[in-house]
Amino acid sequence: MAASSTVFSDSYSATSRLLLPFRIRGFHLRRTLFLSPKSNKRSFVSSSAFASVAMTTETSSKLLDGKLIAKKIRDEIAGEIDGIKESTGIVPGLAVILVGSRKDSQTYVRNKKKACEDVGIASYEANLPEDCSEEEVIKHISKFNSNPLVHGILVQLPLPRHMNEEKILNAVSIEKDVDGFHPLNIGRLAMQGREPLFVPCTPKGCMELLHRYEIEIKGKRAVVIGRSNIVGMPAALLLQRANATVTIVHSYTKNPEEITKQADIVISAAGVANLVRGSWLKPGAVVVDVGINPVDDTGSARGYRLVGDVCFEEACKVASAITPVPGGVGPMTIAMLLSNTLSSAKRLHELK
Ligand SMILES: Nc1nc(=O)c2c([nH]1)NC[C@@H]1CN(c3ccc(C(=O)N[C@@H](CCC(=O)O)C(=O)O)cc3)C=[N+]21
Repeated sequence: MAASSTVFSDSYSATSRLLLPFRIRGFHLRRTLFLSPKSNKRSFVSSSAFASVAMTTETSSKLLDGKLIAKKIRDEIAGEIDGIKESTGIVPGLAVILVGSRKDSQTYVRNKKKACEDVGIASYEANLPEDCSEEEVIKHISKFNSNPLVHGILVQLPLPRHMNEEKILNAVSIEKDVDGFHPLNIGRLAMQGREPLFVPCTPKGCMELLHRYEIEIKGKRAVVIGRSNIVGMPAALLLQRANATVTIVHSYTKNPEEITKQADIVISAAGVANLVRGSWLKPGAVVVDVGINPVDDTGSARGYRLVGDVCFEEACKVASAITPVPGGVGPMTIAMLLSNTLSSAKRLHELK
């Protein structure tokens, strides 16, 4: 994720720069084996999004198709919302607060609005200028806190530098904290026997993806790369809650490769393109790549393309299952936001 990109930048920037020019292998025509979720049926899929990978690399990994699973989840949510509207007239609502004019944030917010629309969630928006005060942001949060049509409030991160993130996230009612970033929700996530009202969307999406592909977590060794508040730390807590033995690797870790190589499950949220090489992985490991790193690409319309933290073409020869970027964790994040908003509406209206 973009917001976690500082985690490794100190010690790995040099390495990642060296790795950036993606090595293109020969044009062996080999097809990627795609397994459908919850089935062992192997099918050859010539998905255009993965065509280049499928044509140039020999893959033994199962692809954890976040885009596909997210679509299923969104359909489930849309169905449930239809039912609720019909029987109660209640329309779940999500408010998004965007401060400043970062291009990437604007794109994310636009995508969230569209995703809400598609499933029948009403969206509310506050767009504030870069130089507005913390008080101004908090005023908008308070209005959404007391608006009964709003069941979820999301403050798009990162906030402008002059703002105290904790102070602002603290202002969101924990009952509407669909991002799960309120200190109380995070605190509860960290405590045995306590339940947060909301779990942060990206790590929740990672877990849901593992769950839908029936990947066992209990008793497994898991390594989380990165320790950001929005991904790495909550991902480690969720894995631990699912009874994995968890190690967090970060920018001060002495031998990240050796430690990562012991993991049955790797969740990488470092924000460094191609940090995790094939040699970092134990054969058969399950790899969830949270990184969304832009790399220059003159051949693409936007001038860049997105790559993960994991060197996909190497990893897919070693891992038993892996998420692609794009089309992996990203779409799951949005699906979890919709899911959190729906469950918030249900809780606030005491629906089953
Ligand atoms: N309060 C807050 N909550 C967030 O959840 C939050 C945030 N702030 N700030 C920024 C990050 C980033 N994030 C993404 C969500 C979806 C995709 C996504 O769907 N990505 C597509 C690719 C999209 C493209 O091609 O541009 C994919 O991976 O397939 C990416 C990134 C949520 N974030």
